[in-house]
Amino acid sequence: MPTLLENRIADLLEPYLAGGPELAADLIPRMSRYLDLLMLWNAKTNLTAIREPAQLVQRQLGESLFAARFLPATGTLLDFGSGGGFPGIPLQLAFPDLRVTLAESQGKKAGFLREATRSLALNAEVWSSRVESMPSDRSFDIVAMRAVDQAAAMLPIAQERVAHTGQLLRYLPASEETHLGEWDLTQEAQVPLSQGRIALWKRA
Ligand SMILES: C[S@@+](CC[C@H](N)C(=O)[O-])C[C@H]1O[C@@H](n2cnc3c(N)ncnc32)[C@H](O)[C@@H]1O
Repeated sequence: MPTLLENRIADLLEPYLAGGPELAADLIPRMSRYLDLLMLWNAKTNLTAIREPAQLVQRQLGESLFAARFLPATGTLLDFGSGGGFPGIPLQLAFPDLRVTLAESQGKKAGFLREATRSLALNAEVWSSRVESMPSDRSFDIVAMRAVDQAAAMLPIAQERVAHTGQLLRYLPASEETHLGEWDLTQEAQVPLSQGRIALWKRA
């Protein structure tokens, strides 16, 4: 038995998808398999503190997918500090032609990401080390950061990885400033059912 029926997953995701672009036709069945995998691994490895399946769908999968409305469906995306794959895996499932790099420095979480990449046949690679140790010439069309500790210290490292014409995507608490020196804010939106926001910037 799957953790949740596909109809229930679709209902839970609806607020995050409403008004957004057309996404992969097989998104919901593949999300269902991803949810099953998360539940299995979360029982033995601390991938996310959220353990209740409906909340996991809303808070992690839905919030990740909400960003799809502001992103290109192709190109490259770096998920900086991916943890259990948020937002990189839902966005890859939504956009099959988006090539995603899941960067995660904790070995057990990186092990989960490798297993998810293999068993969901994702168009993705796992960088199982710190982003700082990537070859210096690697850059991405989108660099996404969600719930990464020491955000102030990590931000310049993320900015360095944004391609010249690329964009930085961040999930922000309600109180956080969006001013980023020498970068222009291109999008900002309240995340449904949350106090948080997402914001995108490009170089000025
Ligand atoms: C709190 S978790 C959040 C995970 C996920 N993005 C989410 O929204 O649930 C932050 C993750 O970022 C990873 N991390 C922090 N700094 C990193 C770095 N410089 N390079 C790679 N991973 C990093 C940590 O190991 C941790 O698993």
